[in-house]
Amino acid sequence: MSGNILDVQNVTKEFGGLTAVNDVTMSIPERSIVSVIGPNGAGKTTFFNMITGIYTPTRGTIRLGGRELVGLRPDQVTQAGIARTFQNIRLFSTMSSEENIMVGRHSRLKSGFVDAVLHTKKFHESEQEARDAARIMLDFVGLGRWKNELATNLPYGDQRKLEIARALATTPKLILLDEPAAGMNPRETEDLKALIRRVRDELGVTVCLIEHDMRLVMTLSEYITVLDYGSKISEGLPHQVRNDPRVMEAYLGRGAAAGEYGKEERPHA
Ligand SMILES: Nc1ncnc2c1ncn2[C@@H]1O[C@H](COP(=O)(O)OP(=O)(O)OP(=O)(O)O)[C@@H](O)[C@H]1O
Repeated sequence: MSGNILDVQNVTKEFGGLTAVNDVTMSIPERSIVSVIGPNGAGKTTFFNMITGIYTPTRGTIRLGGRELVGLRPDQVTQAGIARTFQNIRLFSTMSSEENIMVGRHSRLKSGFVDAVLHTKKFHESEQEARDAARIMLDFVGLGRWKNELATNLPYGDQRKLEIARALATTPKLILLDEPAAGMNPRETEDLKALIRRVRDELGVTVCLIEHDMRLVMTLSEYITVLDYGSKISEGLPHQVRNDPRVMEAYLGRGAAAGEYGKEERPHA
C-alpha cells in the first residue's frame, strides 16, 4: 500500500495541437488536504476533468486505491469514490436545498427507473434514505435551516457549501473542489476553510482543491502541486512552493505582484 489514495502517472491531454496537460505525475496521500495551483490556462481544470472521467487522457494512468480509472465514465468514477464541485455553481435552481443533495445521493440509490415509475416499496425506501442522508449533510455544512428553501435563494457562500454537501452525499473517499472560494468575501472564505478541514477531520475524506486565493491555499494545504502551461513546475510544502523561483516566475511573468498570486492581480490569459 502506497499510503496514497490517488496516483496520477505521466498524464497528458492534447486537444488537437494544444497540450493542455503535459506528462504530469502527482500522488495524493490518504486523508490529506492538497492543492493544485497555477496561472489561468495552466491545465488545472483539464487535470480534474481527466480524474473524473470527463476527458480521457491522451496518455497516462490514474489510480484510485490501486484501481485504474482511465476509461471509466464520470458516473463510474463517482461510484468508485471521487466527487467534485465545479468552478461555476451548478445547482438546480428550481429545487430545494434538500432536493439538490438528494440528486447527489442518487448515484448511491438502490432503486432503478422501474421502481421510480411504479413507486415501489423499494423506491420509497430509497427516497427516504436519500432524504435522511441529505438532512445529515445539510446539517454538517450548517445549512439545516435552509432545507426547504430554493437553492437559488441561498446567499452565495451558502450555495457553494450546498454544492460541497451534494458532492459529499455520494460518500466519496476523495473530493475535488474547483475554485471553491471564487467570488467569496473574506468571511465566507474563512467559513469555507473551517468546513474543508471538518470534511477531512470528521468525515475522513481526502480533499484536493484548485484555488486562486493564495492565502487560503497556503494556510489550508498540506501539499501543493503547481502547473504552468500544462506541465508540473513545482511541488512541495506550502513554504517550499511559495519560495520556489519557478513558481514566482510563472506568476510574475504574467504581471502579478511579488508575494501575491491572487487572481485579481493577474491579467486573464
Ligand atoms: N475542451 C477543450 N478543447 C480545447 N482546448 C481546451 C479544452 N479545455 C481546455 N482547453 C485548453 O486547455 C488549456 C488549459 O485549460 P484549463 O481550463 O484546464 O486551465 P486552468 O488552469 O483550469 O485555467 P483557469 O485557472 O483559467 O480556470 C487552455 O489553453 C484551454 O483553452
